[in-house]
Amino acid sequence: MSEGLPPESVPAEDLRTTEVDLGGLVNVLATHLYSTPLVALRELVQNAHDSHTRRLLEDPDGDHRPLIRVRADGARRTVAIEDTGAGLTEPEIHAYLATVGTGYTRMLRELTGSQELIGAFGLGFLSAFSVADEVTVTTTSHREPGAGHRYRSRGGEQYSVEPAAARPGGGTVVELALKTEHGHLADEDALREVLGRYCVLLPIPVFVGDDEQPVNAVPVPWRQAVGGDPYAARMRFAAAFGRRFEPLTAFPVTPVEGGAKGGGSDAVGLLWVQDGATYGSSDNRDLAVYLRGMLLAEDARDLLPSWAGFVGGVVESNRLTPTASREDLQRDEHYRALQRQLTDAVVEGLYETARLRPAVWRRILARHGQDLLGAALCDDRLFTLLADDVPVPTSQGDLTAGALRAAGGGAVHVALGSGGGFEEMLYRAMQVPIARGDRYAVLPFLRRYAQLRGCRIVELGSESGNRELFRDPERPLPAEESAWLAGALADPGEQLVPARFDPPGLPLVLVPDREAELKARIEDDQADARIPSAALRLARAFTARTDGEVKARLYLNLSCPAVQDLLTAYRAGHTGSATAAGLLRSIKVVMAAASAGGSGGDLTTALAGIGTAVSALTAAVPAGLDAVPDSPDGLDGLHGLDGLDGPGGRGAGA
Ligand SMILES: Nc1ncnc2c1ncn2[C@@H]1O[C@H](COP(=O)(O)OP(=O)(O)OP(=O)(O)O)[C@@H](O)[C@H]1O
Repeated sequence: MSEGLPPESVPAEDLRTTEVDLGGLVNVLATHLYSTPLVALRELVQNAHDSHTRRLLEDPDGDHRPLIRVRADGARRTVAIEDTGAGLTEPEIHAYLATVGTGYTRMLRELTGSQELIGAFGLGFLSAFSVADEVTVTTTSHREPGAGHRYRSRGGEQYSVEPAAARPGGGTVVELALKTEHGHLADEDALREVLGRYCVLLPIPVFVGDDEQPVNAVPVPWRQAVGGDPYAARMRFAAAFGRRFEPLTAFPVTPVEGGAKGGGSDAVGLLWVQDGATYGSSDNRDLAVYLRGMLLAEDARDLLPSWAGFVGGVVESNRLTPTASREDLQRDEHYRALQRQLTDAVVEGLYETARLRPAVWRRILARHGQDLLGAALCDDRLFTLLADDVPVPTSQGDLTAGALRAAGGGAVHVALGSGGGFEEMLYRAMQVPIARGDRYAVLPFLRRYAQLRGCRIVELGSESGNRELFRDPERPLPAEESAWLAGALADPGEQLVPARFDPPGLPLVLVPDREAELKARIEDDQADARIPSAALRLARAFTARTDGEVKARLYLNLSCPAVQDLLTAYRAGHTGSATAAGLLRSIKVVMAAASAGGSGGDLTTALAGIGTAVSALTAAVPAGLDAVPDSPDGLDGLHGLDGLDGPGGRGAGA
């Protein structure tokens, strides 16, 4: 059935003609083709614009002054679109305005090759019926200046044409008697806002009401040579257009030579970085696309790279193909070429900002750091630009990867969990900043950074990260000493692990076993209520393999002078060793409490002070003296001392 030919096998007398229910069709087109009633305004302004172009083409030497004026009458609930364009003769009204699917505009474009004309489908006028109960078109053709005609229709299916007073100078007024539900459109302030966006690139001035300033008065920076600083002109345009966010900077989109397949694109325009903090992957991309000066797609965000959640802009291109509703674009090769062009424009714009406007660049980094971390992972050029500049959230506030590395002694430290573990506390004690690996893009960014810059990355919470932290002792402790230490320091469920770690001032650290924690949570009776049963069965099958006996590992720092003194005292049979061990056990408990509530105070100083106390205590008691009390004054109040004298005291004699 292609090209309207009947199938050859069917005899001509059996062929029937398809009936068209015009009323139904008009209703569908008018009600369902467009996503918002505002589209009707756009279509009618566009027709007015085309009519001016037509007049200029047909009468290039005339003294015609192009102008479009849109008026609203709230009391009468009407909106009228006036133009001083070509107008229509009566036969043209029947042939073009009142014939669905046929317009004069397309024919004129094909005839003249004019790129100025916008209309193509012969459908746009129908949209008037989506907002209006009745549409009246009063028109005078510039070719028949004395004859006026009035077209009237309710619903678009049937219409009448009657003589009317000729419009002086020629042109057309389309008046919409709005449906009740669209009555709010009869408001000139609302019209200024909508038309300011729709018509910003139209070359013909568009006025609202009796305004003397057209809504499209802001100079378009890529069109005309605007006087003064071009950057200031770009910023003015961006500020006028980007209603939701102030622009931080603006950069141009310039055409790329060549055909679409080779990456060529005719698009020109402006992109800007929006103010307004974006968090994580929040997407505030905002791109308006214009075709021959008319807004075609208001939210064409997919043309911008997905990582550019902070970018807004306006582009115009004559190569893009609109859909029939002219609210969206065909995803063709020109569309894809424009996507590539815009990605390059954002990257180049950011480079230019970093180079030429360092203060603005700092604001962008501070405002959009999170998004930029992700962006750097998506585009190698951006990684190069941002690797050393972009702020990474850490336990000591935002730091660049370079600063993180320098403070970490050449390694970048990143916590895998949401933070607060003992591993993390250990690094805090060493004043090493830890990047927040639970935040958007932080971990992959740092992995990439470490790989490309050839530096170490320590991932806290992973097995390798913990191994990095807790090194094996130079010599294993004798089993008997280990047993004494375990008895003196570890609580039930804690496994003592002799190790070496930094800082040397820290005698011991308790690291909860994450799997045991999970097991406890899953085996809790309450879990049935929280977790779907299938998932729970799976999870329990998994945690059944974890014995759950070891709830935490207690790493004892054999590099710590206090621990070394303790062991020396124990080996020498020093009775104070039990007291000293009790002090260490107390420290463990205090640290556990501090860690649960977040770290407070100067931990390093506190730890050093306790270490000194232990050393002093053990040194003050001469070796071999059994008569020293197990709980000397000042230590009674320490948590965890009860019952600790046994192993130490007995061990001392062994
Ligand atoms: N204000 C006007 N002045 C003069 N002619 C007009 C005006 N409005 C509409 N017309 C005529 O009516 C025809 C049909 O208009 P309509 O808006 O339905 O389609 P179009 O503009 O040709 O194409 P599209 O559907 O792409 O907008 C136009 O081609 C034009 O010839």
